Amino acid sequence: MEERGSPDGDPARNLEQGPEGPETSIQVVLRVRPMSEAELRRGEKSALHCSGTRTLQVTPPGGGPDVAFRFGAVLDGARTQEDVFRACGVRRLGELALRGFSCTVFTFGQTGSGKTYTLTGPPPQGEGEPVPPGLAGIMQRTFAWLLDRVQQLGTPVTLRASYLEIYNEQVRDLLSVASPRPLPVRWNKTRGFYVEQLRVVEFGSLETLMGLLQLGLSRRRSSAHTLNQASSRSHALLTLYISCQTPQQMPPVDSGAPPAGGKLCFVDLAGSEKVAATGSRGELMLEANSINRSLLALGHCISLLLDPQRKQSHIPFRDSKLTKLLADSLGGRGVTLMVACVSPSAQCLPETLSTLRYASRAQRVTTRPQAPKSPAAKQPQRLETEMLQLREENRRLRLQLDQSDPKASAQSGARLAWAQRSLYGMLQEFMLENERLRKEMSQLQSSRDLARAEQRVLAQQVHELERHLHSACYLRQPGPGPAPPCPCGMGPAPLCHALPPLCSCPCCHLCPLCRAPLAHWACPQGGRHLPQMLTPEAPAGVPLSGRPPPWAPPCSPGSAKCPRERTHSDWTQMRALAETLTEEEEVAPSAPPLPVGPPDTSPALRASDHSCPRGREVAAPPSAVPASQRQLKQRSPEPCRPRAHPAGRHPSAGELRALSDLREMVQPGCGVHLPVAEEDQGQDGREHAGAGRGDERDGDQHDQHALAVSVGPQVACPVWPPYIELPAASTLPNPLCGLGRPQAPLQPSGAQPGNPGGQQGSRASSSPSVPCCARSLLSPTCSLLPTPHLPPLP
Ligand SMILES: Nc1ncnc2c1ncn2[C@@H]1O[C@H](COP(=O)(O)OP(=O)(O)OP(=O)(O)O)[C@@H](O)[C@H]1O
Repeated sequence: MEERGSPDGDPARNLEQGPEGPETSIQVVLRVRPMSEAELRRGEKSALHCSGTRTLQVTPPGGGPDVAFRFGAVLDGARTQEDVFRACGVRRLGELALRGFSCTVFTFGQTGSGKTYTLTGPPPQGEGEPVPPGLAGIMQRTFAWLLDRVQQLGTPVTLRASYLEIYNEQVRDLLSVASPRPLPVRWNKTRGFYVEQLRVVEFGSLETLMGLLQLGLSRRRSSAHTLNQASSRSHALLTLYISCQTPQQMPPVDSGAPPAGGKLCFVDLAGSEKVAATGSRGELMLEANSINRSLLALGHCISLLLDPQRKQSHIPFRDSKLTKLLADSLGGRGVTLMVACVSPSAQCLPETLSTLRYASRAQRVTTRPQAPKSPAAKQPQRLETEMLQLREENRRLRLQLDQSDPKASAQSGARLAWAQRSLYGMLQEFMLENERLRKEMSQLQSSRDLARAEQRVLAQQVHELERHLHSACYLRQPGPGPAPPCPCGMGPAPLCHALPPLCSCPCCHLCPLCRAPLAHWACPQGGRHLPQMLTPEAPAGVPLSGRPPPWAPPCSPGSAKCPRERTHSDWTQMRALAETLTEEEEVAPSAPPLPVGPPDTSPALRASDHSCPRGREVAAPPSAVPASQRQLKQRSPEPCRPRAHPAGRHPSAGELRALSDLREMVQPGCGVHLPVAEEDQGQDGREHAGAGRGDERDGDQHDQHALAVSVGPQVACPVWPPYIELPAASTLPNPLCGLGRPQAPLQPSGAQPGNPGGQQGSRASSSPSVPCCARSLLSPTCSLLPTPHLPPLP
């Protein structure tokens, strides 16, 4: 019979293509044993028919179409042991093992199907009696071939052998010196799964090897059951380790380390069995269960190995000792040959079909055999070794370089470390300082806001206090007596001296109207206050905000309140109010305005056309005062009120309040309010004219003295100096307007001759007032500046 290893031909030829050659399928050979005598006696029919050398047809006993199975080789019952050995191509596997490949031959099938018979021949007929050579199985024939082959090679080849069985999931060493005992199965990266402390026996002759085989077979567990009188109850693995190295090159052999090189493994699996069919009881049933479980695990792994994708993932080889030890043969780098054994009896057809399906799946499992390390194959390893050497040399040179200049290296390292620490420290310091500054800035901003709010409140309080203080100072100003009227005959004259427009005169301490000495507080350096108020330039380098207001009393040197700070807004508001106030034309007099005089009227008199409220209060000469003006003496002084706004509207309540406040400020001491005529409020000039006509009719019955006398005391400024009366028949020019001048020196009214009591009525009768020019009547309400060319007092 032609020797065939696989359907694809010689497996060894394919594997010799290279160490990383294509995947190789598991070789499967089907052997059908002949009908046993027992089966023939029971009349059982054969259900299997071999069709050619590679196809098996299964004929169901109940009828139906045949089922064909195709394997690498199909051997019927007529094939001898030699035919099987040749058909399986075991010698080719032996050649691969000699070249370093790992090869496995194992048999599987139903119990009693002839597995043991195929591998080792019929069971020994007696103790120590060898198997007849014609009935020898694959193992004996391989042993003989291998030893002959080794002798033919002429090179030293070391042969070792181990023999174990897996009985009830326990590995037992069949070649152990002592009685077999369970051995552990280990795994490492280089060896994969291996049996620890497994005895590996070196042999050099076929007899020795045959003796080891007989020893193992004799120790292997077997029992008799219905289907097999010598049924194996364990899986047996005999491994030949083949090494072509010289003895000098071979590593020392210890008890646990197998020799390197190829190997050839023979696996005699225990047969699957149905407990009901075999009638196993007790221990047999336990053995059958263990056998079936391990075979089931093996079949599961084979099924998983069929899927290329799942093959790269996890394969449960650890499920049993059998799959662990066959892992390398099934899914690793080995070359595997499977011999499926079946019974031809139709009574065993279910188990036979199961074996056929099992074998069909197995022959689709592929492995990638790993070639032995050839010189070409060792090239990557050599390069890897060289790379490692270069790395080591590089490391050594670096170390030498550092050692050659340790100080410089140390300094460089120290500088680098210092720089890193310094930079890191600086960064930390900057971050901390930045954080601190942020907090401080936030606190300062909060403090600034609080201070501003407090400043506003304090400024308001100071302002109010100043107003009250000034009022109190004026009221409590120690004076010589009751407030006299204006010495220039303008008895009801308000505090024109204190008003900024009237305080710009160079007299400084003299009333700009009457040239009378002013109280120190009444016109304190008026010539300096006014420019300060009206001009932003600061004389003498005094800041604008640092100067006292023009109405403020003179501060004592060294007083903390003297350089009172004023904000720009205060001055701006004050200036605006002052300008509003000085727009005297906007303030309506309490009496009708003086009529326009004749064409020859002096300009001074025409100046009275201005609506100065005091124009009517001045004792003007009859020729200069219209008759209608005389009626004014009968009128009680009425407070002024603003005229209509230039823009054609009446001032608002806020403006009125602001104006009143400013008046209060500019006249803080005297308490005289600017007259505001209620009846004229909001009226046009016609009503004033009508009133004026009425006054004119009544004014014919009064003289100018009566006018002055009656009007003066009512509006006398309470803070003026003692009353100074001007002589009526004055021949001297008036110091203010030059129209007249008192013959006698100015004297207080109380000391005037002929009027010791200082009665105003006597003054009115004895010394008519000198008609003062209307310009001299300028008041805060008319905003007319005093006459700059007033002649000085004698
Ligand atoms: N090809 C064959 N030619 C002649 N007899 C055979 C053949 N195969 C098997 N037998 C006989 O069949 C019987 C059972 O064989 P064997 O013990 O090898 O079966 P097995 O599969 O190993 O069974 P088990 O699994 O129980 O160990 C044996 O008596 C054996 O001699």
